[in-house]
Amino acid sequence: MRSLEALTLDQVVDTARYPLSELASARGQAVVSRARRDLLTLGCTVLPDFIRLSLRDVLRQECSAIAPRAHHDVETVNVYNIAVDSALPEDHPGRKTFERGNAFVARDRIPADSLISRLYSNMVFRHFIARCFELPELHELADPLSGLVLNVIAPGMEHPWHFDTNEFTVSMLTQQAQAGGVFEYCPNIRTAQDENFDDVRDVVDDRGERLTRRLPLQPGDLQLFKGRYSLHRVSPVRGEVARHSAIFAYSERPGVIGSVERTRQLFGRVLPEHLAAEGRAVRGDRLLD
Ligand SMILES: O=C(O)CCC(=O)C(=O)O
Ligand SMILES: [Fe+2]
Repeated sequence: MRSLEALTLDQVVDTARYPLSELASARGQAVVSRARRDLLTLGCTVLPDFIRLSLRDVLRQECSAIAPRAHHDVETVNVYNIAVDSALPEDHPGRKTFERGNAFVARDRIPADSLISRLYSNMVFRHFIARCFELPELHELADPLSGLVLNVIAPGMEHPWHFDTNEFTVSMLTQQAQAGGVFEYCPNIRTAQDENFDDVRDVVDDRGERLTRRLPLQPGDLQLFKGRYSLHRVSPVRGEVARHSAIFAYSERPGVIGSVERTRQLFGRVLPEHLAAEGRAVRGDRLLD
């Protein structure tokens, strides 16, 4: 007998190709080992057509219906997400600034019965993600806004080059741009020991072609990414249609809530949970970039 949760997952995910509840099977093992190998070598793996093809349009429509709920606030940033006015040496790549023009729909504005919400909260899915990242366990964020977000990049906007503060990100394109809006990344351009400023400078100054890979993503593809060492961006969106992607944020320990300052920046508001957590010791890292 399959559990109700597994059945729901079966309806959403192509479980013939990705048998999430049978990871010990030959197919399950192959899926996990391919993801691990990609993550080890490139810091990135894509699981094509993860969502059943018959639901691709539902996925797109559900997310495009809530996109108008995004908080828009263009922010001036650099690749390290440190203060742009910090006193950096003349040739430091952190001196190059970009306009971060993407906007986020917060979790409390995403219907609980939408495909992306059901996937985010599904235990079997979460366990599968943990296995791919070789982590013992993952938790949903306790943060009522940033656990699950829809990242909306309107025509003319971009999500510029950056490193993530988080070790790993799980995301899913739900709507493609007509042109541009491509996920680009430079695998392992830095390590914990070496910032490799020379190559990072080449990339931000548009001389990094040799270091850059592009992902030809389709709506419903699942992307696992380790963005701490791989510089990445979504290139400027062209044409008439916004690019949408769902970002599933998980943490290794329970109870993670974003800081008041960062939450206000990302969503334009905070909730009582953020204010309460600010005073306590358990508090998350920065959650989205
Ligand atoms: O929307 C995407 O595909 C990329 C998002 C990203 O890089 C981030 O949120 O840190
Ligand atoms: Fe990122």
